[in-house]
Formats: sequence, C-alpha cells, structure tokens
Amino acid sequence: MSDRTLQAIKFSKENVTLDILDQLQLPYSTVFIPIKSIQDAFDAIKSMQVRGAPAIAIVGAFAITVDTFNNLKAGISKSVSELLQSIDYLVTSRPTAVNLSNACEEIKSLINEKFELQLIVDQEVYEVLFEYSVALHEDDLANNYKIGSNGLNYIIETLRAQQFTGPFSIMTVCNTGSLATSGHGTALGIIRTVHEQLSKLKTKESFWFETAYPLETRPYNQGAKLTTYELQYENIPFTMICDNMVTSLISTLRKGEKVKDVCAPVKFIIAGADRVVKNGDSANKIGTFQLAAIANYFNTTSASEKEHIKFIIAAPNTTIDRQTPCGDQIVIEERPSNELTTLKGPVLTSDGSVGEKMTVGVATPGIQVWNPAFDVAPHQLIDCIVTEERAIEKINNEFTL
Ligand SMILES: CSC[C@H]1O[C@H](OP(=O)(O)O)[C@H](O)[C@@H]1O
Repeated sequence: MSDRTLQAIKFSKENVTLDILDQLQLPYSTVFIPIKSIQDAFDAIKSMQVRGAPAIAIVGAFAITVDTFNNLKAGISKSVSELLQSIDYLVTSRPTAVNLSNACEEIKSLINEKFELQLIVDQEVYEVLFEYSVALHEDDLANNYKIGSNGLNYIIETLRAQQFTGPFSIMTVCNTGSLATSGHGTALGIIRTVHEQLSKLKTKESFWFETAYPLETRPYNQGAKLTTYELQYENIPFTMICDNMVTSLISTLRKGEKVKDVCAPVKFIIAGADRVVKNGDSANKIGTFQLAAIANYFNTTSASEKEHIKFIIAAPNTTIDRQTPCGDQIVIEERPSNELTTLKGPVLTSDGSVGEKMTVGVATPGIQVWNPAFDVAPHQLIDCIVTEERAIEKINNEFTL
C-alpha cells in the first residue's frame, strides 16, 4: 500500500472525467475506477464502492455532469425530461442519506428554472451541471474544516466547564473521514482537528487528547477497514474495538484501569449522520443509537459531571432534512443478507503480501438475517449537533435546526 491516498473522489475539470477510489478493496488495495455515466454512479453507490453521505452526493452530481458531457461529445441527443428521469433513478441507489436527494433536487430545480421551455440538453445545461458539482465538492471540503473547528471549540468549552484535567479519548463509529466526504471528514474531521490542536505536546489546556477508539462497525466494517486506515495514515493514535466492547471499554477506563497501557476516559462519542431531521433525530450507521443510549446510561450512573460523556453528531447542512419532522419517518435502507453471513477480502499471506480475493462464510448457510444499514438516534440522547455553522445544543431538551 505504498501509494496510499485518502482522496475518495477524483474529478478532472480539464478532461471532465470522474474516478472513485473503490472502497470495497481498501485497505489492501488502492484501485480507482472510472465513472462515465449516471448508471456507473448508481452501481458504485449501490454496491458501496463509494459510500458516505456527502461522498455519495458529490459522486452523484459529478456523474450527472460527466454523463451529460459524454453524451454531448458523442453527439447523443438527450431530452431534458430524460435527464430529469435519470436523476430521479440515481436517487434510488441509497434512500437513507439525504445528501444525494438534496443535491439531485437542487440540480433538477436549476434545470427547471433555467431551461423551463427547453426540450434538449445542450452545452448550457452541461455548464450549469459542471458549476454546481464543482461547487458542491469544494464547499464540502471547506465545511468539513469548519465542522472540525466548531467541534474542537465545543470540546474545549465542555472540558473547561467540567474542570476536567488529564488525558481523554474519543470514540467514533463507521467511517466519516476523507473516504466519506471530499476530505478531512465530519466526525473523523473533528478527531483530526482535535489531534492537531489538543494532543499532549500542543495543548495549552489542562487536558489533552490521548487516543481514539474507532468501532469495527459490522457488518460492512467501515471502521475496521476505512477509519483505521485513515487514522494510521496520519499517525493519529487509536485502538480499534468491536461493536460489542463499548460498555466494557468505558467502564474499564472509568475505573482508572488501563487499556493497552493507556488510561484516558472516553469523554466524547462522535458520530456522523446520513440524515438529521427537524427535531434533531439523526439517522446514522447501525449501532449509533446504541452508542447514544450507552453514553446516557453512564451519565446517569456517574459520580460527577467530570465523568460525563457527550454524544455528538457531526454533519454539514447538506445532511440536514428540515422537511421531515422526526426520525420515525426516515426510510432505513436494508442491505443484502450476505453482507452479514459472509466476509469478502483478499488472502493475506504469511509474508504480509495481498493474495487473491475470496469470500468466506461467517454464519450458518441459508439462515434468515436482518441487515438494516442505519438506525436513528433520538434527539433526547444527543448532546450536540456540530455543523459548519455552529455547535448546536438543545434548549429545553429540544433542537432548533
Ligand atoms: C460523513 S459520512 C456519513 C455517514 O455515512 C456512512 O454510511 P455508509 O458507510 O453506509 O455510506 C455512515 O453512516 C456515516 O456516519
């Protein structure tokens, strides 16, 4: 893995080409695949070769641009209504994350507004698509740095108010870094910024960031394959745990016992989001609700506020769905059973080289399983929602988004 790259999306403005990092092959192989059409994007998003709410939207927007460019270059005439229908099709690739549908609705509004009476897609339509998709990509990166900064400030203010001293750790779930966005990330972006500013050698405070605890995040293993890859790449200290080790880790550290020679209590659990609705209920990777409930349990049984764990959702405004009142109305994607009953990956030979890909069984063949890709953390269990604008806390236990 010498040519490691953490850029999930490569768009050439000059050649109008789109390539995505095949995340099904990470961390063992770095393979970029071309996306030349809306169908290519649908397939890549559906199969999770690219995943992560913001990344899905950015790839979708770029794919619409590239698809249109390639048709014009090939002299293939497409009607505006055909283009709008293919955009609606693209949105069906993964229903829970709102970013893709938000971006596609904005693109459709632009087309209807600027080309209301036009029948055929032309160069002017393409140029509008190009401008929108490039701006979406660039804005996402800028927003992620702002999320990182707002998250850092919230963490500092929280620890100061608690008069906390010493090392602390941050737990996170799934992958919300450069591989899920245009770069830096959301929840993992806050961890990156905290590591940059609050590590022991750099902090000016009486506390410092010691380590991260990324969860494996079954069944797709975004944590084990992607978040650890990002953290290792940037030498951010971490110890990976399985999803069923959360309470044991927190209670072990809370007792002052060491985990892998380190004792830094978990003070923050930071998750990303696929859809934050108007009341603050947040859909995110399956297992996130449990984390919020666990934080709440430890807070209600803690000896003092110094022990409290803040549960944070980090998400750009492109992930907020103000049209949906509460989390019960969020459609939760259910994925194929074989993602739960099998594992796919390369054979790792004894000398560490990467061999042929294979699929191994990890469950009894032919059994019935349930594989929802997301769950919804209720706003009552969320302490703060960090966006690029600000760290939003509840007033009278209610969010105002
Ligand atoms: C900033 S990524 C947001 C969100 O997307 C991930 O889901 P998936 O890997 O299935 O696309 C995960 O829920 C992240 O928190």
